[in-house]
Amino acid sequence: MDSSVHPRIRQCAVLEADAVCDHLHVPSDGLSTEQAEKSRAQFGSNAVSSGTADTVGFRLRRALINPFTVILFLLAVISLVTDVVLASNFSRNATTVIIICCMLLLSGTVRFVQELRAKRISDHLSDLTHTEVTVCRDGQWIGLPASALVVGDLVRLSAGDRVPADLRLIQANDLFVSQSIITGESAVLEKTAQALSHLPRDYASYQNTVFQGCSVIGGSGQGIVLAVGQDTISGGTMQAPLWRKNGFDRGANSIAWVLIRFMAVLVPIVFVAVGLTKGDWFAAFLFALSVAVGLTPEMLPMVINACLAKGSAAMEGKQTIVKNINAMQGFGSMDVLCVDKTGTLTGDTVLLEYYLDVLGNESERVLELAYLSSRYATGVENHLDRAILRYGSFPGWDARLGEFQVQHPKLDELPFDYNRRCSSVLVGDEACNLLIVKGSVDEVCRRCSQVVHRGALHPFGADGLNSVHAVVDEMLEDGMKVLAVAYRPVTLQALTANDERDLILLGYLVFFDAPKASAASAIDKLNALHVHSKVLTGDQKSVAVSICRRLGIDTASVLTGEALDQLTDNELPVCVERCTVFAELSPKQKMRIVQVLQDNGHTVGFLGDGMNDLPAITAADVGISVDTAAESVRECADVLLLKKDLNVLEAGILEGRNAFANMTKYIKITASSNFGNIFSIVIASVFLPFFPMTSVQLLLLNLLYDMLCLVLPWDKVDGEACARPLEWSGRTLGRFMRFFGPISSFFDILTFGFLFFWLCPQICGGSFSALSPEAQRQFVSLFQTGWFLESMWTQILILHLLRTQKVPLSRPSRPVMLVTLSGIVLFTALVFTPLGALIGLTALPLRYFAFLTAVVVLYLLLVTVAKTWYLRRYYTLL
Ligand SMILES: Nc1ncnc2c1ncn2[C@@H]1O[C@H](COP(=O)(O)OP(=O)(O)OP(=O)(O)O)[C@@H](O)[C@H]1O
Ligand SMILES: [Mg+2]
Repeated sequence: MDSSVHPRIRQCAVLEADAVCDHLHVPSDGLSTEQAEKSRAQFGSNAVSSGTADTVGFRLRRALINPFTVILFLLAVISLVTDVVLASNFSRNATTVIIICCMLLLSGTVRFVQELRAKRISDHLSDLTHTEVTVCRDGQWIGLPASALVVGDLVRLSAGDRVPADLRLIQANDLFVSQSIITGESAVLEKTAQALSHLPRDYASYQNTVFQGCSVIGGSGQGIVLAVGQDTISGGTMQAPLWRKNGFDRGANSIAWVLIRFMAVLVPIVFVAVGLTKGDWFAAFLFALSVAVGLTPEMLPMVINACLAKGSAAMEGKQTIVKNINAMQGFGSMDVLCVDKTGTLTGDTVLLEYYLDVLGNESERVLELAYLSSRYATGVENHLDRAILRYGSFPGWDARLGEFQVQHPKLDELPFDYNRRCSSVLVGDEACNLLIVKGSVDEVCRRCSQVVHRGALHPFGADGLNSVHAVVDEMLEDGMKVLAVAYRPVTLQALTANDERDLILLGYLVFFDAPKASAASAIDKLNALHVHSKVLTGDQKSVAVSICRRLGIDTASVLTGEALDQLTDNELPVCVERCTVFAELSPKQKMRIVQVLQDNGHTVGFLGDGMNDLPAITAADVGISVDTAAESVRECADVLLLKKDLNVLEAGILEGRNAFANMTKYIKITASSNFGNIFSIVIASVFLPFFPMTSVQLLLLNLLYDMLCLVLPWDKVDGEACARPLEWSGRTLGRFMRFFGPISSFFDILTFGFLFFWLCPQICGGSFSALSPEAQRQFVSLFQTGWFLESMWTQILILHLLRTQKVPLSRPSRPVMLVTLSGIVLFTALVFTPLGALIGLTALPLRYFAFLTAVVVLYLLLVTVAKTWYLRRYYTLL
């Protein structure tokens, strides 16, 4: 038995619906306001929180506690003990401690500011996505925010809603629910109001309970709130499926692993090398720790956040709202885009063009019945019903249809769902009641046994479907969308799906769904960006083909849902890969195609706005929808377009790739130069009688460099770098590090030689071993400063070479230019200030700078040559 389910849910699951109301003392017309208040006091409110992740305290903690700060702190404590507490009065020196504390403060503040900004963005998003619920209070159905729900409330659900709390159903009409958000499983389940005979093992199988956060795909129902807030399965998070997208984490993990592998090899080597040569194992341990820190690009999360945040802000200016910031990455690496048809390839408004009898002559009766069917439909709002209802306001039709509606009150309905592909309503008529069914031509005809023409009934024989197609096919091939309308006089008062049989075919509704002029060029543009579009529609094959052909989309092989189901597991990946147009798909099949594409190694985007697109949107790496879509679709999408237009997407993709390219730049360049540094340290520690740089200097260098890198999100990206989808993984990181890292080590060693054998002996008046301890200290300080500066100069300047594929380089954006150059000047100046002296840096003579210039020039030249070679070999740099 599943213990995450609230006991109240378990108790009620085995009770009949009426017994549930009695058990909870809920009147049949809902709670009164006082009862609601009482329940709130007793069982708590439906607080919609987003978990611990959002409190300021949590973010403060995250900003202050991380490996970088922990090691700094450790160093500070050790320095406090050895330099201050244990030191004699004479040699007491607190500068190291103070400096480390300043560094702690600095990095903590930068992180915290970033974290706060991220929190503001997510708060803003949860504002955008607040939910309203239909609740029965004091005997009245009213709209309330989801947070106002209490245990015992009677709630109404309909297609498109998100479930606002954990509910026990007491009434369900073909209620289909997707639980993918809490179970990760995308199957669409039917829920009923019946009592369970026994308690299921896990919560996903509670047939009569719907859980907070799930979406209603079809049908309608009523339920009683059993658990709110923290008591719900999802723990009151109403989670937008933020954690579901793991493409981003996968990429980030693979990068982290590359770095960890490097560290696992290098850090022990440093430890042993330093320990053996210096004999001081404790110092060696500390130094190895700093090296470990030095190897991680610790500003990584911040640079990534800044890149993503900047990208999403830029997209907002381009009519695209990025709800899940991690999906930005998907935008950068997306190489297949699946789209639906209506609104994407065709215009925003579908028009009802003709209403025809079975032989194709205009028939007003068809429109009248269709009007009732649409008027009484409670499913998710859709293009077709909207087009039919528009007739209700046409002059000449408005009065007539209004009157017709009054004569035929609604008795019951079976809402439209994408598996039946038809919708039914039961209305009152003079003599007996009337069942009206409207839906896909094939599905409706399958349920017909008669046709009516000019008032006369004829049997709908075996060739009936052929005659129907003789009338309909021509219109389908012209790209018109066709629905069939059928009816049956009945004596029923309520409907079940079983009643949709022995119908009398009345006629057709023909909709005009014109291709959008801009769609063809948008698809070409996406192709130019190496994003291949595939059309996934539930509509009929001939309509889809006709529209795609007019838009220049390859229709050579078209796969229907039925054909898809017949493919073997071996054929499926190949066929899905090859086809560009898929028609007559069920929601599940749309999702299946997305998954097959993912298994084929693609990063898949899905653009759709219907409930039938929901499973696919959830499954896709980037789920894209429009702001006019049903609520649960909007909630599940990662990205919302303010305009359903493929052209909007093109801009988004470019922004995504930009953000992505800048992120990769930082990771690769920083990791490779850090790797080079560590490599040099290993060599230096073996040959030198002292540390080539103190731990504090190493950390400071690292911190300063990383702070400069915070400007990278504002860098320009070369056109070519964005021409293709970019891969987010550590696959090529190791290669890049191993290639460019040692080049910098080569120059480091050159510098070591210059400092150790020439410059320092010259200034101090002798080689290191021959000097007095006082002079030795000066020697070390000169040496360390010399390397500090060389390291910093090369590290910063190399950024300019490696940030672009162009040889030798392309112009960076002005902020990047400004920040890096002023960074170099400032940090060089630091050496000459008392502040520099505090961490053991000292002024260097002009001779050194002459050498430095020569080294830097040589280094840049060599890297240019190396870059050319690398590009010839691997084709891409970053
Ligand atoms: N409101 C409705 N009432 C009756 N039948 C409908 C309704 N909506 C859709 N259908 C039927 O279901 C079929 C599939 O629906 P639809 O064309 O909307 O699929 P889709 O995949 O959303 O298409 P698109 O790619 O154009 O968005 C339609 O061809 C039509 O026959
Ligand atoms: Mg649709």
